[in-house]
Amino acid sequence: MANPIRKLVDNSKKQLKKLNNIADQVESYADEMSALTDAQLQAKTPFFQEKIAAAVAEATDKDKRNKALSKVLDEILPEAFAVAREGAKRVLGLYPFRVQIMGAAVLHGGNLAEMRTGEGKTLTATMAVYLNALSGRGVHVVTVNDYLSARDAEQMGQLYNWLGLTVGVNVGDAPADEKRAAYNADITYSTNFNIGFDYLRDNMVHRADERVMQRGLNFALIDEADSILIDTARTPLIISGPGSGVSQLYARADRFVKTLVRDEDYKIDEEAKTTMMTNEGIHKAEVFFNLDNLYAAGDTALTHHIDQALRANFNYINDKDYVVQDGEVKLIDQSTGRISEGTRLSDGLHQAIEAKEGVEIQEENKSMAQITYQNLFRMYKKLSGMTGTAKTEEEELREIYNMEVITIPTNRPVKRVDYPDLLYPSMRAKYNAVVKLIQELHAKGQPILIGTGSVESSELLSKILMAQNVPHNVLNAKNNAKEAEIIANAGQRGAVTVATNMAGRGTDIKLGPGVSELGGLAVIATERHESRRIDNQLRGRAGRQGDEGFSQFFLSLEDDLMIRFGAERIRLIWERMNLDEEETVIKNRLITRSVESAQKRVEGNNYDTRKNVLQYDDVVREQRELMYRQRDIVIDETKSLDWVLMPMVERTINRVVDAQTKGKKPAEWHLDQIVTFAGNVLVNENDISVAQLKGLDRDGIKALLLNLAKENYRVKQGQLYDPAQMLEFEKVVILRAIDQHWTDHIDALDRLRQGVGLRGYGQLNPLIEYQNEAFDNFNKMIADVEYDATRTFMKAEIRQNLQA
Ligand SMILES: Nc1ncnc2c1ncn2[C@@H]1O[C@H](COP(=O)(O)OP(=O)(O)OP(=O)(O)O)[C@@H](O)[C@H]1O
Repeated sequence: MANPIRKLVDNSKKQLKKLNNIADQVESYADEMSALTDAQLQAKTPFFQEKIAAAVAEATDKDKRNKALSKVLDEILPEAFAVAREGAKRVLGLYPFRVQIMGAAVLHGGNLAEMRTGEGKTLTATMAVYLNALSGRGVHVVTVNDYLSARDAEQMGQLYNWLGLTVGVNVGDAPADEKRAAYNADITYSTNFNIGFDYLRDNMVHRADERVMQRGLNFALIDEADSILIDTARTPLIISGPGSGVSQLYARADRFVKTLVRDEDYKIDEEAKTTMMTNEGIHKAEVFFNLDNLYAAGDTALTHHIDQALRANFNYINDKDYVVQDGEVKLIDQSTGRISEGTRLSDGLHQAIEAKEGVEIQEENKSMAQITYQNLFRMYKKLSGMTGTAKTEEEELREIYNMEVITIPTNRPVKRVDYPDLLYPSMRAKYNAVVKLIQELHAKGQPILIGTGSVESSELLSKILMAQNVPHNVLNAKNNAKEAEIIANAGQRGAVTVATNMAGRGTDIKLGPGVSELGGLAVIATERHESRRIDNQLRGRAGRQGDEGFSQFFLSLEDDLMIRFGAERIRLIWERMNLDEEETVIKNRLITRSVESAQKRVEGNNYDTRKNVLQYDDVVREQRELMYRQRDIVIDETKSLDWVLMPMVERTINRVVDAQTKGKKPAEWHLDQIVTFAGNVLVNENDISVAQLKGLDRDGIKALLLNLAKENYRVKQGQLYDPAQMLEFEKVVILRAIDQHWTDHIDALDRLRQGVGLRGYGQLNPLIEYQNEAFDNFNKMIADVEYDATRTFMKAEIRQNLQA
């Protein structure tokens, strides 16, 4: 029998061999390139571009063009990589290492390069970006925040510009023309969030030239790919519009739950992040709201508000899950430690937190467009990524994105020492130990980066350090204005930096003079995160490029993760060892291992959530693609839309006639209803009567109505004698009908998704329920769109001034 592990090892050996081979070819050009003058090196860009154009020009259709393109890119890879490499040496003063060439080859191949933290992924990307940008079809370099987009575009942009390529940065809320220019560049830097929103917004415009992405989604290279493709993929991107007012119930429910007593009236489930009332609590609710029976009242709105108020008050913690800033409740992204601007918890939970914090309660918005990151990135022709931490999520990346994770060896041996975790019985003992170590290291002058789990604990630690007279900087979501400066100083002699996991990713901490001799950067963490990848990113701030450094995690039995998972087992070990004094510490691989198995369980849960989100979005995806394609057809039409509009009219007529002529005998038919419909939707009321329909069969009625509609169309055509005006009018009518009903549909689906879980009781599979209902609703929506488009067009009064 084949040994699966053996096979994996063989596979990765084979891959590395192939990559080494490519690196040999690239390196073989090194001398030739370094002998070229600047002008000669720069001339390589148009040379490659012509070669690509020639290869693609021979192909006769789109499929063949795509194939020809990827073939020619593979052919010129060694030379083009060598050009970018020599360019980097001259422009940036950095000469890509062999392992970086290998990483770039992985990216070009549409896979995920796992390169240890600090190995220089930014420089690695340049070779793959240069090669793929030569085709002029666009390369999107995707980063986790605007700061990194701007920084990388600025720094690496020097190289690309020098090589004759254009670079654009697509920042947050730039005006449309700036965004369009950024997307039209050969290389575009952007966050995933901005690309997602631009994509959705582009599908809400009314004119082709309003779109900001004028080209399709060609090649995306994703930095910190695990963060983007995995962590952010748990929540879909939603564009929402104004909703329908704020319910008074938020404030009342909040006042009520604040009267409750823990464990008596309610019980908190930390793991599921929910809180349930006990019978005691339910009784109190009935008294408070003056009801006989809270649940029998059929008042699901009230119970829903109470549920959300419970979660808001007891599961969501200020300065941990969110911060209150400028009178608003802002969520903190738990994997990046940054504020997620613009995102709100759904289903009234955000409003419940606003009530809890006493800030203005904002309206519940209506969802108008949505997509998951999974489905967004799967639309790219080629997708690639790089990160220091992906191997743990290899299966998911393969299954969902069709990417292999390929681990690239480090350039130099890693010198960083990762010590086993230290576990303390209480939070207090833990912090004492942390501070003691900080003081020791600080006395020597060794720079220290301290990672904390929340804004709250970063502030707590800062207070303790202040009391001990240890000078330090704090970097968290509330205090991020000086981010670049704090990071630039963090590796200097004597620096102490307290940070949330904001500093855990993408930050490059350079060691100051004399710091290597002191042992490099010390990374100390005061707790472990849910995900091992986040912990490893934090460790990776030390020991970059073969630097000295170490990492040490401090845990206590009172930590969140410990309470939620696994603390019981560890407590048993603890008791068996008979260690209950305050200052005891366990330093044991066993502890590290059981913490890691708790993390694995959480990661598994999170994977299930993401799969679930994706399964639901897949239902919407087909509908979304269909609607967007329809919209594109309408928007891009340049002559007349009668070929779209008239079939809509015909289907509308058929639907109504079929519905009103269900009976076998014509005597049972509702001819009067058909006449009312025709008078309201198709023609003037006087142009149709029951008498005209009598004696006709079903098809006869349909034909008669269709003829009337066609006649009406011709009349309108006569009134709007300029075909361009007619086209414009048709566009407006169709797009308005689509957008109105499509956004209603999206909003309804969103609510359905949130509500369908509740139906799990009746032994129905919620996903199948959702699929069925989504399908039925979609068909109804199409009928509504066509009905509305028909009515608006046919009943429109065209006045003289329209012709002016
Ligand atoms: N070929 C090279 N020669 C010299 N220095 C290099 C080279 N490549 C990268 N570096 C330096 O290594 C440091 C780390 O690079 P970078 O920040 O891109 O790492 P990274 O892999 O993105 O790390 P992380 O995973 O933590 O984000 C930078 O200071 C960069 O200038």
